[in-house]
Amino acid sequence: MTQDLFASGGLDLLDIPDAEIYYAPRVDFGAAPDFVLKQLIEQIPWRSEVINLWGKEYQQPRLAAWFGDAGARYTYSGLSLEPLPWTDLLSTLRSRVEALSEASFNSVLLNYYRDHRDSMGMHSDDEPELGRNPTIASLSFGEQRTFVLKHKFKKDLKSVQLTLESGSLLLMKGATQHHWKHGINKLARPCGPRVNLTFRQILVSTGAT
Ligand SMILES: O=C(O)CCC(=O)C(=O)O
Ligand SMILES: [Fe+2]
Repeated sequence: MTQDLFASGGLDLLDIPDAEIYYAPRVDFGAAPDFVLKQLIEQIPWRSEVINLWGKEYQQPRLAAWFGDAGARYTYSGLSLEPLPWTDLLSTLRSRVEALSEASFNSVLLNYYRDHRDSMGMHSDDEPELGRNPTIASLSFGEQRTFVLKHKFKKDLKSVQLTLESGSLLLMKGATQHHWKHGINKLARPCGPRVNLTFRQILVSTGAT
C-alpha cells in the first residue's frame, strides 16, 4: 500500500517499517528513458574498479563513475574517488531530481550493469561523508532490475523487492540506512544494460578547525 505525498512529482511513500523510501515509476526528463540510457553509456568514461574488501582485492561486477562539485571526494571499499565535473546531461538530471526530492546534491555515483552478470552486493549507504541521515536519490535507466532491501536487525521481517523501472526515481531518506541494507542481485537469465545514478550530498571538509 502506498500513500500519495507529492501529487505533482508522483512520488509515493512505500510502506516499509523503519524506512523512509519514496518511489516514482516514471519521471519526465524531457527525453525518453532509452535515449538517456544510450547517452549515458556513450558519454560517461566508465571505469572498472578494483576494490578492497577485508584485505582482499576484487574487480567490481559492474562499471562505475563519480561526478560532482570540486572537493566532493568519496571513499568506499578502500576506493577514494575524485569527482569529474558535471556534464550538461548530468546537470539536467540533477536539477530535475532536486526539484522532485526537495533536496540538493553535490555529487552522483553512476553504476553501469552491462548485463545479467553485473550486480551490487548488499550494503548501506552509511559512509561518514554522507552525514547521519542522508537523502539519496536513485535514477534508473534501461533494463528493469530488482532492488532488494533486507532489514539489518529484525530478521523476522521479509526482504522487500522493488522492480526499478526505466525512468524511475527512488528516494531514500531519514533513518533508512541505519536499519536497511540494499543491493542488486545477478540474474540467471540474460538481460540488457542498465544505468543507475545515485545523487548524494557529500559533506565537504573545508580544512578549517
Ligand atoms: O543500482 C542500484 O539501483 C543501486 C545502487 C546503489 O545502491 C548505490 O549506488 O549505492
Ligand atoms: Fe546504495
